[in-house]
Amino acid sequence: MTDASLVVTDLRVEFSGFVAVDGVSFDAHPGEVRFLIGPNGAGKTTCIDAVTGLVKGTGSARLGEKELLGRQVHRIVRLGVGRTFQTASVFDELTVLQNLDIAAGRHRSPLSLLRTRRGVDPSIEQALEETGLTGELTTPAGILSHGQKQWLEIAMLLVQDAKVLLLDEPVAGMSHDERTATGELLQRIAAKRIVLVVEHDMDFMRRYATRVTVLHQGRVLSQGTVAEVQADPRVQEVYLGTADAMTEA
Ligand SMILES: Nc1ncnc2c1ncn2[C@@H]1O[C@H](COP(=O)(O)OP(=O)(O)OP(=O)(O)O)[C@@H](O)[C@H]1O
Repeated sequence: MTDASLVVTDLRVEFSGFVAVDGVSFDAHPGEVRFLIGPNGAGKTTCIDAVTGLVKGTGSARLGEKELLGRQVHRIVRLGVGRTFQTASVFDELTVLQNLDIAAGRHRSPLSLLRTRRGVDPSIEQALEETGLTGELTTPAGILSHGQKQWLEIAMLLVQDAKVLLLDEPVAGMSHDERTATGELLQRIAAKRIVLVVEHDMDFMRRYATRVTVLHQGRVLSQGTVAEVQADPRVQEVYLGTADAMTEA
């Protein structure tokens, strides 16, 4: 639950002389599903890495009044900034509930594990409901579908009460139905949080984005609503190989 916005200004990230992100500025507000798109190597993940403290960046990334750049990763997490990675990072051999317990920082004794239902925290219950995983409480994460694993990761951020969710290609490898369910989930959770999605899937972006920033070679190429970005000739040029993907209804 947040009123604060994420405001990234003039972000620059350099890897041994190679400028991966160069003067990138964008903002994201609660209530919108914000997308960051661009071709391979455009710098999307690096932007998220910089905001979450995994790589060093210059410029500014503010959450409300708080500057994130320069802080350590765990301090950024404590400010309420959560992220997912392209590959789901859940504990496969643990159940959904155990994964959520760990995310909530809760230790569950073997006995209470047997009495799972009774011992579920309200925050976990709510995250399970929001992500549609209520029926999977005792399922080992390893046998969840690909989509469910991504939802579990999102649920883990929800139990941590993340104010900002930075999601790296959340629908990659998902079925059509899973994509739809994920888009609706993102709309629900964005009502009270900041949701920023890095994505390749143009159809998904078109269906669920409120505003979009297009990166190309480390710089902002275009920014605006889906309609504005799709109509931008520079975007169509960059996506020439996938121009149909940009313009299809
Ligand atoms: N740790 C690193 N060291 C050196 N170069 C890196 C590092 N991380 C990323 N890069 C380079 O920075 C550029 C941007 O990479 P990044 O992963 O941010 O792009 P992306 O837009 O997320 O691409 P993709 O859609 O393929 O994930 C690429 O040229 C990449 O090779």
